[in-house]
Amino acid sequence: MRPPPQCREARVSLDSHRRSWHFAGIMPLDIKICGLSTPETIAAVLDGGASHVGFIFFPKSPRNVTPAQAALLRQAAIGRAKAVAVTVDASDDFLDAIVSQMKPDMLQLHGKETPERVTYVRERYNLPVMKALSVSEPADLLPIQGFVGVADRLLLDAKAPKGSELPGGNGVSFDWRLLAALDPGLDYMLSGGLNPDNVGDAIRIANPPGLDVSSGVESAPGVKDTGLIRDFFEAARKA
Ligand SMILES: O=C(O)c1ccccc1N[C@@H]1O[C@H](COP(=O)(O)O)[C@@H](O)[C@H]1O
Repeated sequence: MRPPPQCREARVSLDSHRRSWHFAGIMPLDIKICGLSTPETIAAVLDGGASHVGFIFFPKSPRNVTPAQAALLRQAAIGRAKAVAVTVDASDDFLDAIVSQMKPDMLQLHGKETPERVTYVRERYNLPVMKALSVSEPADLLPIQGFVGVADRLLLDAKAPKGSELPGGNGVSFDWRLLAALDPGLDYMLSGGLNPDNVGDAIRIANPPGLDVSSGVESAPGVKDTGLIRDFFEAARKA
């Protein structure tokens, strides 16, 4: 059981090994900044203390990168943050190309992948898998049990709005109170619509072990903003 958020003190230290924030040494808070595509924004994210950096492999996304681009971009993160390859119902051929070129530390499966598919991918690439699930109501938390002992982590994201071509990266939040009493049986990141203005509330309400943000630190779709990245870390630190 994680301690309630009010147990956290304002003092924050950065664990040099995990790059996670430790709140008075009680629990680390992982922070993943997703949809990175330039060396400048990766530098800002690493300076902020991100534990994970995410690269999107989904051609419809304004954040899409190729395996070759990600292979170059992820170099700066080696030894500082884990590089996550975000895919959506990707074929084995596409995953082969991503894994062989980019050499990610983790795969994020952000489509309709089943527990069986997660098991297969995990074993095929010998990499940890973070499985994204869409949440808008209590019933959406039920599929979690199918991934316990199967996925390494979950990413609990908001449901995509009707008409969106993106399964994530829509800047939409869900009711974080759904997670307040959640003990899912595996690690997870809270995602969906986080930004510098609301991340403090997300931490106070849901007390998650990890956070993931993309469009909330952008000045335009796909354009990360180093000022907003700094603001995001600052707001998380204050919370
Ligand atoms: O960001 C995208 O374009 C994207 C495309 C396809 C699958 C997942 C994607 N993003 C993931 O969604 C979360 C939440 O995004 P946001 O903060 O609401 O904009 C993001 O962090 C990625 O993990």
